Amino acid sequence: MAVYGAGQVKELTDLVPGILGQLGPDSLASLRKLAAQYQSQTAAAAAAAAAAAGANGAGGEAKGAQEEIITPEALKFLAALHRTFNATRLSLLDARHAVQRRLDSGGELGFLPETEHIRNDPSWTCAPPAPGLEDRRVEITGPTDRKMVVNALNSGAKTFMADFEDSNCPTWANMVNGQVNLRDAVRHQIDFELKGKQYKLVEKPATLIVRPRGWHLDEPRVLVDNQPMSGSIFDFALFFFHNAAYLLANGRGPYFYLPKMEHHLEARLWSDIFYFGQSYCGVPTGSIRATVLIETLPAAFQMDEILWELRAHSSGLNCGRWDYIFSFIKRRREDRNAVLPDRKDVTMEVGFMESYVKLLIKTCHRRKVAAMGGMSAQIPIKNNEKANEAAMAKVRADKLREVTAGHDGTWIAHPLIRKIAMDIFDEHMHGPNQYHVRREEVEVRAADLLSAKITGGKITEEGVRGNVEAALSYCAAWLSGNGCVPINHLMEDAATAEIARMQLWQWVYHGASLDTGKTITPEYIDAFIKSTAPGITKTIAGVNDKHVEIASRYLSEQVRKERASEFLTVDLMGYLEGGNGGFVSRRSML
Ligand SMILES: CC(=O)SCCNC(=O)CCNC(=O)[C@H](O)C(C)(C)COP(=O)(O)OP(=O)(O)OC[C@H]1O[C@@H](n2cnc3c(N)ncnc32)[C@H](O)[C@@H]1OP(=O)(O)O
Ligand SMILES: O=CC(=O)O
Repeated sequence: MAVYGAGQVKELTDLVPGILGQLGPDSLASLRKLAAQYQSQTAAAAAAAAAAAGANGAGGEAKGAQEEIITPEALKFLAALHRTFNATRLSLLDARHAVQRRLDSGGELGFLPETEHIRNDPSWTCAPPAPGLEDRRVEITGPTDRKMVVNALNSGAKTFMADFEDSNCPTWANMVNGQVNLRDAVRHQIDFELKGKQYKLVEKPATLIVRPRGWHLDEPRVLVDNQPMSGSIFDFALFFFHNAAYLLANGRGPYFYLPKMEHHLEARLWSDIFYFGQSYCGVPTGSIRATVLIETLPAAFQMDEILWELRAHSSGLNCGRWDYIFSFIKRRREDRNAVLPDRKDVTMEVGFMESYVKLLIKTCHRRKVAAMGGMSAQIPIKNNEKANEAAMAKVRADKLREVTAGHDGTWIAHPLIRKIAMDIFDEHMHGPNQYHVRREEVEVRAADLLSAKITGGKITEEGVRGNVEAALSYCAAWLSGNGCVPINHLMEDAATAEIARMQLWQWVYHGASLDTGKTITPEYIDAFIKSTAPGITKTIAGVNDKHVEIASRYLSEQVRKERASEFLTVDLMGYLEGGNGGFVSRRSML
């Protein structure tokens, strides 16, 4: 069996000629020079850059408060970032193909020999915690609509991760209004009234952290030089441009969560963008903090390397468990040994998930940054006390597992879960973090991260039906503009829905059988699609028959494909306003 790894860094660096070398005086100076060149463009050039970076929402130009976000100066910054970094982004995305091809032909993931010196050097650490990030025991997450932003910031959680990724559907309105809402929240000018209820920001809200979209997503409504710009750069840059200086002047800073990376050179690209952005906007170098979600299988082998690349701006790593499971299945699509049982059986206690948690905690604490836990999918269940208590008991057990493992904080999906998580972390974590829990005894081998053995796990009819309900209902909701919904009393977002979609594909592709012996076929799945579809418009507000029809066709096609798509969000983007109708980007198919 071929092992990929040897020579990989060199090869990727060759594939990605735009990427700057390891941080050093030369690369820093060249970034600063570039930033200064773009910054010193005349007003006429700014207007031209703004025209080149034409922003076109569904309803045409940005309107009202949106115009205060999509300004000529902000567009000039977007254009400068695009021109400097987009080619590198595209090359890095292409490099993911090369990795996938090797895995498809029997290669295995492993720790990179080229970067062993980084992993084995105990002497380096990352940036110190920035103001507002010293204690992150409970972090609430959620999309950026105005009401949820106020509720999250007021929830009593230590931080709020405002999400442009998994829990957000990237309509133009959601993307730009989200930026308006965050700008207003930063300035404490967000109070409003809705249906007779006052939404008023508390004096000391949670610290704001922003999650831009992943590298794979374009922002198709903003073209620079006739190319769609990166969704990641769009989200990062608008937030940074409008808020970094204000935040720093008011005792906070520009803080980010970085999703879905697959290689440490992708982290280096973020690092380059941070240096460039700080220089361009005249913000002190090192003001940014970024926590990276380790939520792809390749990235789990490069935790130290990712921290190393971002060390001047790093605030830790997070166990993005749902995307991680999705990636585990997707990247090992040809591997029969990676066939997993029902989604509910893939818990944090199974071997490969436990190994990933241990490695993340050990790595972060060695480098003196936060090792953040993740999200339990259970949310409060209304009008059923017994079911609610059972769901909350699961959340409690999950948070207890995290704090005793050594995590420095955790995620919650809903304000009503804050107290449960806070009480457990308060009881078991006495200081602001647990960096002293070193876990040096932990030895995680590649085989530990790759073993899909799950004792007692089964594929059941209930598991198939549950996956169809989650994937289908979620896609329909997403098409209606909503990126996060409760389905069967669980929080479903892009990451959890992707597990459902990918498992259905995996089971069909590998001819897996149910515990009853029945083989899972596309026709068997179609029957569940048919029985689930009619109920969706009744259970999820805003979803119409057209959304359900597109989602049904999509899922039915996916389970018949030789290769399932890379991301449902890329596939379905063409159906959102401003998209071009069902178009599948070239990067959707690896
Ligand atoms: C895998 C990952 O990437 S995890 C990270 C991404 N996922 C998330 O962030 C999940 C965010 N959570 C949510 O979107 C929601 O909690 C849902 C969709 C799961 C459930 O939402 P709802 O059914 O509306 O919840 P519910 O009706 O109980 O809400 C009650 C109140 O709490 C508010 N609320 C619920 N969740 C949140 C949240 N995460 N942040 C802020 N406010 C929230 C609602 O806005 C509502 O406010 P109101 O009383 O002022 O109207
Ligand atoms: O983004 C978080 C995850 O669990 O996936």
